[in-house]
Amino acid sequence: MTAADPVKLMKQEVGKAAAALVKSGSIVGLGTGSTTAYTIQYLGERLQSGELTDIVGIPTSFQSEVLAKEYGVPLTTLDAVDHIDIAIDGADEVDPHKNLIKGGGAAHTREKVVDYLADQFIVVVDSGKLVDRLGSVFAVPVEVIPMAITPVINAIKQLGGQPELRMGVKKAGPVITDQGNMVVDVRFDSIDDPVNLEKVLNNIPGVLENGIFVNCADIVLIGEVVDGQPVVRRI
Ligand SMILES: O=C(CO)[C@H](O)[C@H](O)COP(=O)(O)O
Repeated sequence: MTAADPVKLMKQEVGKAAAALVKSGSIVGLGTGSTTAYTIQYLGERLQSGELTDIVGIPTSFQSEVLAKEYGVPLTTLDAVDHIDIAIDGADEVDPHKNLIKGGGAAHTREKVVDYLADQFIVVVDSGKLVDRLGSVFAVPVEVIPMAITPVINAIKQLGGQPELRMGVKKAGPVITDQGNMVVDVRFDSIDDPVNLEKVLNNIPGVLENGIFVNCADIVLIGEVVDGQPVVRRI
């Protein structure tokens, strides 16, 4: 018998814990990634059991839209609502100030729109995503319109970043986002001021959005394995 994958267990538990926080009647931002996939699944199960009623989801990607349809979570759009009660989304890095790097799934542009609009934004991660300083492990994803890819890459190099065009897996050529753009992953030796770097990157003509999320997460739920058992800690 093979042992259960601990990272999968942590993602499952934390995804489920976040889904349990959603109240009936809520408008819910549905994040993207393997952790929020469990959130969407458990929201669907709570709806099916009748424990949860009358929620609508706002997807942050084609992936979350497909999952919501699969698990029976009704969907709406930002044109049809005047607020979002709660958004639940994953992250690639979380620092001690609850600042984030997102965009591992190339969905950070729509995620930023939805997560920042929500009255309450809950981040769901496994403990491997915690860092002392943003950029320690993960590069900063930057979504760029295709005609501007060369000048944007040059501008990023001028800032001291090391840009790399994200390439597809099982697809020749670059990753194309849900908006039809490309993603440049940028490594920085050290991100001392994420608030400023977010603004500087977004100020380069041709950049649509970058994956630094500052001052927006209300709660971070962290999945951990303690004595072989998955547990959820909250900061
Ligand atoms: O930002 C994201 C997608 O753009 C994801 O939320 C992030 O990459 C975390 O994904 P996972 O839950 O699969 O680890």
